[in-house]
Amino acid sequence: SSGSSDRSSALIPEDAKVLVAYFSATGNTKSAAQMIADELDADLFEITPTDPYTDDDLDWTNDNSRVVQEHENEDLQDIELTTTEVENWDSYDVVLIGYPIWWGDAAWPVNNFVKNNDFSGKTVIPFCTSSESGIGDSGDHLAEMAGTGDWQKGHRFASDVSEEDVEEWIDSIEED
Ligand SMILES: Cc1cc2nc3c(=O)[nH]c(=O)nc-3n(C[C@H](O)[C@H](O)[C@H](O)COP(=O)(O)O)c2cc1C
Repeated sequence: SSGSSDRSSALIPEDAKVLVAYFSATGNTKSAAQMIADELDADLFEITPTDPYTDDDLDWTNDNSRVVQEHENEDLQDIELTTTEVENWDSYDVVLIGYPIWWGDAAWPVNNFVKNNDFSGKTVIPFCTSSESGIGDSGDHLAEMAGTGDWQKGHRFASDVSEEDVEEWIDSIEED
């Protein structure tokens, strides 16, 4: 194997303090986040809208549903969260941010979490789940909203993300 060159590309040093922050509407991203946090011995933070999304809210086939209305009107994507404050925020070296893909981009409930935190001095690694889309430019869009932090290339998992999928990815970004 290529040995030291693999290690030098690792984004997460062994002694780093890691936070996994995520939004999940139907549990897939939550499942990925939990497995990632287990693998990395990281803390978990769930990004929760004050007004949670119901199944009806998420019906993208219904023009009158909440997500379709929000998708069609950017002003409606300013989603109030129960909190954006993470305990001991300053202590984290690395923040992973997880979200579902909605219409090819990051689900907008993560936006206010990203906008309201200062990522200065932190490595930020996006991840997503989707039924078929790639992660696309969603990480770049979030990096622009944040304006701070050393944002890295993100990773997309399938909706039915497995422990093997997570392990394989973590192996590629964690120091041995
Ligand atoms: C409103 C909405 C829009 C979606 N748009 C896409 C999409 O553009 N591409 C895709 O592959 N999957 C799309 N999906 C599927 C979700 O990305 C996928 O089910 C994801 O795993 C859901 O994560 P969650 O369970 O954490 O909410 C969409 C789902 C919803 C509810």
